[in-house]
Amino acid sequence: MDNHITFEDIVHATSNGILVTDARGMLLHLNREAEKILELQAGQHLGRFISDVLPLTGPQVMECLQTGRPKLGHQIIGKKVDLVLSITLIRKNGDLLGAVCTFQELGAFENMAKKLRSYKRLNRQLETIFKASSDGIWVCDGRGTVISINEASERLNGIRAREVVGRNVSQLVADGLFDRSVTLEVLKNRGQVSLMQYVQRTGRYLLATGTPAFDDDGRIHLVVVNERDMTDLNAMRRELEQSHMAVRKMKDELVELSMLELKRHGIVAESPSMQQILRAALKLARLEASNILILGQSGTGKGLLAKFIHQSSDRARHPFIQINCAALPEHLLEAELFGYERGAFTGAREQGKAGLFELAHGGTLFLDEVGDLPLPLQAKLLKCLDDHEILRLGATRPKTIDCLVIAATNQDLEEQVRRRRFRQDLFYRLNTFSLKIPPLRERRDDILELARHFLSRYNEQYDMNKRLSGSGLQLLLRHPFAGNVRELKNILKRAVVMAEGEVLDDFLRAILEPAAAEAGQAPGGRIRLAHELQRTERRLIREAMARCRNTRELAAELGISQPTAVRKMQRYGLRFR
Ligand SMILES: Nc1ncnc2c1ncn2[C@@H]1O[C@H](COP(=O)(O)OP(=O)(O)OP(=O)(O)O)[C@@H](O)[C@H]1O
Repeated sequence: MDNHITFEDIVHATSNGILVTDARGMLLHLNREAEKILELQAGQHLGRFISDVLPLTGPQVMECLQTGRPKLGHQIIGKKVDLVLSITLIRKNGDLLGAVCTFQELGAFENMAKKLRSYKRLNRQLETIFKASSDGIWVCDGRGTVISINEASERLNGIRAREVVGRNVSQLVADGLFDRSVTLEVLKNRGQVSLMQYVQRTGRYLLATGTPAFDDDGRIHLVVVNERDMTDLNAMRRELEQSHMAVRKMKDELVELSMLELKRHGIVAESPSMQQILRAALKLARLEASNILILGQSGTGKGLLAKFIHQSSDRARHPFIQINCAALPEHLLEAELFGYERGAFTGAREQGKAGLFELAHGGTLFLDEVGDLPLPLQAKLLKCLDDHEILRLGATRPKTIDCLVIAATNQDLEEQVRRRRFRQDLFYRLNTFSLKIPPLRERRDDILELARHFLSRYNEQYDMNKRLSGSGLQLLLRHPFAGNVRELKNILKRAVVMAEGEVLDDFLRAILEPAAAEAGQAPGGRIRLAHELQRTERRLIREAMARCRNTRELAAELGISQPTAVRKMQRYGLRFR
């Protein structure tokens, strides 16, 4: 069998109809597609005059033969079929030998034309996007050779397309155009890569993202790189940082201003240590910390500081709620703090009760003597600090809370943690922001100013004109002030109210020297009985404290109320270790 492809095979296999005539217009050939489109049998029509066989196409062919001019893309609307045809002439040695007519059904032709039109449109759109993009776009082939770049890339990189098209990106890196190439990374990793490029010529930082396109065999055939100019963004970030710094500076200046306003809050802070603490407190107030711990001996001003933080914060318009955790038995304290639903326990109010956390909504809850909080309540407190939610007693659905929690204690909480009386996790939670107020005897600068402050306050309050001379002030400066500011305040109040004469020195000597005697100095002769009674009371309380763990037990031991026990301890500057 002959398997050679002949010219005739090719003519029959083509998808266009083909017919051939001689110079007179006699049909010589029809290929299979022509038979199909025209619904003719070649065998019956070869040798016939073309216009007899094809009344519409024939005259067109004849016209070409007569004029000697071809016809391209001519349309014929027939009875059975619409055609688009092209007629060309066969010449040999200068003689016209015949005509070839190739044709297609108009429908198929139009489809192709339509496709072509939509390709053209798509192409135009892509070209517009490519040109109009303010991001730079590079297209490289699978070996990293640049195929095209857009105008934005020319601008961002300070180059012309003709300088780079046809070159490999590794050469461009070697030339120092940019410090590294994302295209090479894409080819290495076979996936999308983003990196920052520094462009030498323009001094710009570009965020380049390269994306590979794969062919059917899984080979990268294109890499498209998008370049975004980050130089301006970086400048904007710098500006933002600068304005942040300005805001910080302004805040610091505000802190200084507020320091000047301390007097308005009735706070005395002459000593550097106290000023430092108040500055830190102001910062915490402005920072909107969610909880703060204040440490310091009894009477050092923890409550005052807590209120100052509240008043200096954005929460100032909302409530400041205070509770002494040592003053209530556990179940009452729990109900106070968290509230309860109706019928939560016997004796519960009919309508239930909101807890202090709820009442402090938007404001501040000050937990004084937090070191005395019973362990089960410590666990509950920790949970509500963590979750910002509380569960009323007897309730099933938690309530969201929003308040600054300031806790204070005069106890050594770390020691309490070691003795397992205070939860370590709660300690760490509270201790994130802590302020430690030193005892008054360690900040002597404050003693004189506080004395002036209280003196003028009580003079005004009791309409008096009492004063201290140098020796009175010396007495105060030497006094140990175990009860800290509270003790100083009480002493001056008593002095203003009780002392005879305008100068308070003698009165002060009378009440301060017994304390000095306890500290090893000789007592004076007056008010001896009162002094002895106080000494005995202090000793008894100290002895009882040695047998107790907290103020509740102490109150029971001494047969007095817990608040009285707390007050007396404060008066004598005593505290549990
Ligand atoms: N720096 C200060 N300036 C003016 N008054 C002060 C100062 N520090 C404390 N006080 C006054 O001293 C008294 C005791 O202060 P405060 O009650 O705040 O102390 P505390 O440390 O909370 O005591 P406790 O631990 O016993 O509760 C208050 O009347 C308070 O106004």
